[in-house]
Amino acid sequence: MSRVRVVKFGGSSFAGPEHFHTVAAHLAGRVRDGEKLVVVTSGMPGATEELRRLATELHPEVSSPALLGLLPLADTVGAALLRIALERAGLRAELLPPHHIGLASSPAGGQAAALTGVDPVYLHGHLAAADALVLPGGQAADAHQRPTWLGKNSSDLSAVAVAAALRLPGCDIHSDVEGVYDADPRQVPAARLLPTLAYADVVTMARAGAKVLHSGAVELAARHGVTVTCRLNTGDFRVGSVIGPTGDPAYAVVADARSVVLTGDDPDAVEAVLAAEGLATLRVAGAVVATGSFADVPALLAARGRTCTVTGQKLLTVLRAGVPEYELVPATELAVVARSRHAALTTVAAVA
Ligand SMILES: Nc1ncnc2c1ncn2[C@@H]1O[C@H](COP(=O)(O)OP(=O)(O)O)[C@@H](O)[C@H]1O
Ligand SMILES: N[C@@H](CC(=O)OP(=O)(O)O)C(=O)O
Repeated sequence: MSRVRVVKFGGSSFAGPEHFHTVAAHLAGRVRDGEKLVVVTSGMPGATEELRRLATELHPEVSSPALLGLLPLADTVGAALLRIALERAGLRAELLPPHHIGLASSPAGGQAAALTGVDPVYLHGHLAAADALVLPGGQAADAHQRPTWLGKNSSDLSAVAVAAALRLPGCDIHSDVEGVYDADPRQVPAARLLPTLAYADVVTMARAGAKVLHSGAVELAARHGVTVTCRLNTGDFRVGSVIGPTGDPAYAVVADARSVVLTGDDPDAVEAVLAAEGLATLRVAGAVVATGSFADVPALLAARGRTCTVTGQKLLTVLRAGVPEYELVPATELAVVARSRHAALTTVAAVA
């Protein structure tokens, strides 16, 4: 009998059409080796944001429900293209629409939906006749079977949720880096790979704005004991990091270039507006910090009647043995400060 494995390929896996074949060839090899696959797929890089751009070009005050109906289509296209590449690679592949994935969410409405449960019955049914099920990440259905979107970067969440529902011990999350480093390797060239990490430390890094994994996905993995294996999305598809209940003590720097630091309005009210849009926030030195942001945060707040000042600072977090320390750094100095904090950390970690 085949072993079932959930594998996720993020947008960075599909930088061009040929990458669909690269991924399909890898997956075909795994099927030949005896695996049955549930493949969670994101859209091509930038595809979601390109849809957002088009929508706001058509209508600058586009409503949230209208926008949320459009954005998930990027992931549908990614999944449909991968299904085609898998078919060409000789696999029996099936593409699942949102209401056949089994992910249940809060009602479709003006904000990103919350995952409320997972019913594995469809997955078991479809798996019987397929080598690979392909499903678009971040998509669910509400109690009325209306399609919903689980928010930015939520493909990781889909992968973990599906693995938990199928009662699997783990899932593979593939990206353009083989694993979690002690700093973003694109910002800090001396960053080092962390081979084993505890769930809690990755959640802290993700909440501080590290782009590599979705914080809710790691929280869900912790609740269900799903081991998350981070792997490369090309070449030898090697394993870089394994995230589980325990790991090496985490010493790391997270410099969130996408963070938005806000002052000047009622912080509780500002956080409530941002939370309703699925944006994560932290409170640092009296300011509200939206981490890993994608939306036009000041415009969003203005539309909800809040007036804030954007300070021009960015959030920098240093983890020492998993304990975070937050500081606000001028945006122009973020990369330099990140490298210097990382260098100091490397010395401490070597001594510890
Ligand atoms: N601590 C970190 N370790 C590894 N990668 C990181 C880290 N922090 C940020 N990143 C960035 O995360 C990127 C991968 O995330 P993302 O672009 O969302 O990939 P995907 O599209 O595959 O989900 C990497 O290219 C890297 O620049
Ligand atoms: N549509 C999602 C897809 C996603 O989760 O992306 P990735 O897996 O590349 O982080 C987004 O852009 O937010």
